[in-house]
Amino acid sequence: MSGANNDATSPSFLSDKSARIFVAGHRGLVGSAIVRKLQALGFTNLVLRTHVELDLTRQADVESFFAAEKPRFVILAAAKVGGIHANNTYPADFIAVNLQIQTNVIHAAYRFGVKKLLFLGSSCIYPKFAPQPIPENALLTGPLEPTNEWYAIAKIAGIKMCQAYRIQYNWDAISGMPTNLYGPHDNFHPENSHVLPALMRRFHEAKVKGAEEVVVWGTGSPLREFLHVDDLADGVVFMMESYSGLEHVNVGSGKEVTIKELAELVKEVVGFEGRLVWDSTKPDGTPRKLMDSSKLAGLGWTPKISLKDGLVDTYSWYLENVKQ
Ligand SMILES: NC(=O)C1=CN([C@@H]2O[C@H](COP(=O)(O)OP(=O)(O)OC[C@H]3O[C@@H](n4cnc5c(N)ncnc54)[C@H](OP(=O)(O)O)[C@@H]3O)[C@@H](O)[C@H]2O)C=CC1
Ligand SMILES: C[C@H]1O[C@H](OP(=O)(O)OP(=O)(O)OC[C@H]2O[C@@H](n3cnc4c(=O)[nH]c(N)nc43)[C@H](O)[C@@H]2O)[C@@H](O)[C@@H](O)C1=O
Repeated sequence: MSGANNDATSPSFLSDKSARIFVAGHRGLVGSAIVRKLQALGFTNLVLRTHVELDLTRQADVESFFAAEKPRFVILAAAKVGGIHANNTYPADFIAVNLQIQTNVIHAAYRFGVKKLLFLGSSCIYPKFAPQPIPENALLTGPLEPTNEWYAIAKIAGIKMCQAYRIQYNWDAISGMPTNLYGPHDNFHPENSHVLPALMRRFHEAKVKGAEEVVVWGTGSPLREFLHVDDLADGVVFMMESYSGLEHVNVGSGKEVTIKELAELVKEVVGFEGRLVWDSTKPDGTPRKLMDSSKLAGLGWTPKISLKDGLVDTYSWYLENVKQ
């Protein structure tokens, strides 16, 4: 099995703009932001495949792709992703698809000589009642949040696989743990999306229809940290250039809001003037998951986009690309 060459003298991520970079999941919220960022930096050799062109759950197809394309770098932003309702409703999909995708891509990347791979997990990997803000070493110290434990287990397995390939093969695989993300090309599905895009769509449709009220799920009391996806893309490039450690790295904004505060903010940005009605039959999920991102800050990276500015940016994108 031909492993990756891991000599320290080979060029860094940013030094060769003609390097072949496979961005898996390039049409998604995160993948599309990473492609925008890499193109803005002048990278000219991105290797991209749609889900239809390459189903990453099919190992033989993934290995043939890597054998033929031999990318130098891989950023793994393909996954089965969804909000609290989707996670709670389709546990088999969330554990099986994500385990298949990440196992196939990480192994094939190693086998076919990729120099460095970045795997994306999520803040949901941490225990439901982890200390706040959550440090990286809180991983596996307590029970997970039941509504997304299947997805969390898959993501934890991805982190462990990257660590195992570094230990056994001295291969440069790293893991980033983003907090809740939002921005252009988000999933605005009425039921399966995350809270921010779900509320943006619901408030927009209510405003257009002249509805008097909008239903928001849960009690509104949970706290969530949000990061604009363009900040995440910047952080991913920073990690590809500057981080090659065994431990995963939190990538957050360090700022949290209650779901009620978020709903009020989205309502204001969209310009809906009706009432909020709370549906407490829907799950709240984890009460709080503010991450401690001081490790990444200590390496020299911090986010730039405020939630308010990010919401305005996302709503203009929504109006140009999604609204019915
Ligand atoms: N969104 C968020 O709030 C957060 C996301 N993350 C992580 O970031 C990464 C990207 O998430 P996000 O961009 O939000 O998700 P999206 O759903 O927006 O994008 C996922 C992408 O993966 C592709 N994909 C899914 N299954 C397959 C498959 N079997 N083969 C090939 N491609 C596939 C999708 O293609 P298609 O749509 O055509 O199926 C889509 O382009 C994930 O690892 C996620 O866990 C982490 C924290 C928060
Ligand atoms: C990124 C992260 O995302 C997920 O975890 P989550 O943060 O709980 O996800 P969420 O964005 O769907 O919900 C956050 C909160 O928002 C409230 N809420 C109100 N109204 C709506 C609403 O209309 N839709 C949704 N989805 N939530 C709503 C809802 O009741 C809950 O209290 C997992 O994928 C997890 O695995 C993960 O990684």
